Amino acid sequence: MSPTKLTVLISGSGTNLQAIIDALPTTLPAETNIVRVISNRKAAYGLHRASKANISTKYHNLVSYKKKYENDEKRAREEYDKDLAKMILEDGTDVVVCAGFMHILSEEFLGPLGEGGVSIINLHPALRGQFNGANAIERAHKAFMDGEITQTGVMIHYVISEVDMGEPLLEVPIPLTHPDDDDIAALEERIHRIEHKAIVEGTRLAIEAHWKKRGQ
Ligand SMILES: Nc1nc2c(c(=O)[nH]1)N[C@@H](CN(C=O)c1ccc(C(=O)N[C@@H](CCC(=O)O)C(=O)O)cc1)CN2
Ligand SMILES: NCC(=O)N[C@@H]1O[C@H](COP(=O)([O-])[O-])[C@@H](O)[C@H]1O
Repeated sequence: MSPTKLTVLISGSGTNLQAIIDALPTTLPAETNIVRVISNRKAAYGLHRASKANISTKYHNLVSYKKKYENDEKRAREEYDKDLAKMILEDGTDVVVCAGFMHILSEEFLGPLGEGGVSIINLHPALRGQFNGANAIERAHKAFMDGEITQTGVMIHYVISEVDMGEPLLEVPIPLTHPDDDDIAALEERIHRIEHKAIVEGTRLAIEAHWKKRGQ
């Protein structure tokens, strides 16, 4: 297997990024490296985590694109995504990991990376087809408390245009019970612990599949 270059996209605290960083020497294939961490939010603590691990970082700011294309939000997002894709391709990235990246990626991003043979995966804190989009944990908790569901989960999936509907690499069901899971803060902590394991295993599976597709 060739050395693997990862780019990790974040928006927040970066605990899932940290799980990947911590897994580099042990669980992920040898010669796997994170070449860059990119955040769409300047204050993302994950940028600090990356710097502490001597990983290159970039704050990719959508606001400046919205100012440049002030009356054209669609154009702003397209140009933002084009430049994000260009940056990743220039890094020679093999696998992109969306680890709490709160930005819907357009075809301006997905197209060039697909042509470049770059794999893109995402961590979603729900099961496939369940609570797609943002705030999935809160929505799952409400559905549980309303008696609509008895389980949620964590999924690592390939990223396609339709948000959170790409082919799963890994799904971890999480049964929900009363009163243990009534408290949302405790449930979030429980889900985050599962995420931290799932993101490492999902990244490992994506790396293996990436090189298998290339005959390695
Ligand atoms: N085209 C795709 N883009 C993204 C996917 C995907 O599967 N296909 N996964 C997401 C991650 N994600 C859920 O797992 C997600 C992130 C953000 C949003 C969203 O509504 N974003 C808003 C902005 C919200 C904010 O800034 O707080 C937006 O982009 O307008 C939905 C789902 C990564 N992208
Ligand atoms: N739709 C994507 C989404 O909601 N992702 C969520 O963002 C958080 C990132 O945490 P982190 O910044 O500590 O890794 C994670 O809890 C993950 O479930």
